[in-house]
Amino acid sequence: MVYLTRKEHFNAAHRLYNPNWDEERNQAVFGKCANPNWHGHNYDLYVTVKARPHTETGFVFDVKRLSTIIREHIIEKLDHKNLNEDVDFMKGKMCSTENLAIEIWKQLEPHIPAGVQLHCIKLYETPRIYVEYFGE
Ligand SMILES: Nc1nc2c(c(=O)[nH]1)N=C([C@H](O)[C@H](O)COP(=O)(O)OP(=O)(O)OP(=O)(O)O)CN2
Repeated sequence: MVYLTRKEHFNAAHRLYNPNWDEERNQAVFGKCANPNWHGHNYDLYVTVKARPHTETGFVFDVKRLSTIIREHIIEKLDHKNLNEDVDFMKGKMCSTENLAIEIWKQLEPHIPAGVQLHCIKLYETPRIYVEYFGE
């Protein structure tokens, strides 16, 4: 089995704020991330698929096709958007990096062609913060 990764990038704004909590609790848990003014991140998204390389192409999957699929179904929906307000699949969810990675998996998985399997969504929120989700 070989694991193939495509890196993509998007910029988005968000706020970490639980509407069921009061201001004091939101500030205590989320600190500056609960600030009423949105703040933005330059997200780096790594999508890993796995398969045995095809005997005739040597490819696990055409990585240019993988890029097109990610851009069409994920980047178009997230880039330069407000995650709390503009993105259908984040509605009603806390816009943490963890939840965003899970939702990206759910959006992408149905579009991964037969013969390859989605293995991991790795999402960097900042150069120092990232999550990995394996669909479990
Ligand atoms: N478990 C999580 N914790 C935090 C998340 C998250 O998604 N999951 N997100 C945040 C905030 O979005 C916050 O804006 C992170 O940015 P920042 O504080 O700038 O992050 P850095 O640690 O990379 O920056 P430093 O300058 O090194 O502090 C918070 N927690």
